[in-house]
Amino acid sequence: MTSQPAIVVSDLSVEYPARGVSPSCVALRGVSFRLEPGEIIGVLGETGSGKSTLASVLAGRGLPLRSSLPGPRISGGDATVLGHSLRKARKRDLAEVTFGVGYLPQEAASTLEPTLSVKDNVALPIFERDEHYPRRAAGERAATMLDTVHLPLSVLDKYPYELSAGQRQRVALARALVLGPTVLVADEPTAGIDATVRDAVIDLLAQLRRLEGFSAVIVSHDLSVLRRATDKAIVLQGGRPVGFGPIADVLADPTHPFVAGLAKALQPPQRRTERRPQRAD
Ligand SMILES: Nc1ncnc2c1ncn2[C@@H]1O[C@H](COP(=O)(O)OP(=O)(O)OP(=O)(O)O)[C@@H](O)[C@H]1O
Repeated sequence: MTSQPAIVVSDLSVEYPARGVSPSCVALRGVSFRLEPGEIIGVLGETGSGKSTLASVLAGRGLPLRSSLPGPRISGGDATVLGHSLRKARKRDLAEVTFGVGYLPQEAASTLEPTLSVKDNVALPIFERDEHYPRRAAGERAATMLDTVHLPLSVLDKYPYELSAGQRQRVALARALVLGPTVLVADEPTAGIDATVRDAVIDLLAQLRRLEGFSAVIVSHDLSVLRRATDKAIVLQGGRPVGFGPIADVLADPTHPFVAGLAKALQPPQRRTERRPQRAD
């Protein structure tokens, strides 16, 4: 087993350069953390705090290879993912990062290809890497992945529009896991799905946690996800880290109003309504 950390983020700053009339935007400032094999970190913070930028950069998906292309730039520090520096990454490094890191983007269900069957959607990352990969083997792999995300094989030949939102989310998760990644980056994996499917997705994430050496970065403000599927958490505000530590500690000692709001939701109702005896004077 390797003892190399899955991810090392050191003083990372990320900026979206100015484009046309839009000014440049610093999305992350001085973010540092380390993710060991087997660990799962939750990323939380209010809207616009840089969570999705962090997720896509760590997944090797955001960064353009040429400065003329759109996308965020590492403007300070670095992130090393599976041993590859993202700041110095060349095409080959990014190919290895995207092979080793499964990515479930925000609103993943809507990123499925509408003209492809479920089977072809799940197998897409395989053919993006090797267009000559045997179709039968890819189909078998897609079927295995559907089983992993607890979907019946009857959906293999269906199209995304024929599925419920929750089923589509699980197909997207199957696609993110089809190459057998050692790291999963999931951006709001339970957003927009109903409560029963949400529990199934959380169960899946919790199961992945038990796989030896599997690590993940999960952006979420869903307390069940944070409590059941993460070990530690980082809190972002305006791109800066404002909280970090074991998930229980972050939620128990919130220094940021966003986390305070989440933590309050954790308290049992009787504690929130509890009144201390008042002095009569
Ligand atoms: N493609 C882009 N070009 C320019 N600026 C961007 C781009 N994407 C995001 N930003 C800016 O970067 C900052 C961080 O955005 P990001 O989407 O990472 O935050 P977030 O915490 O994920 O927000 P949300 O919870 O709403 O998804 C914001 O100020 C946002 O406006």
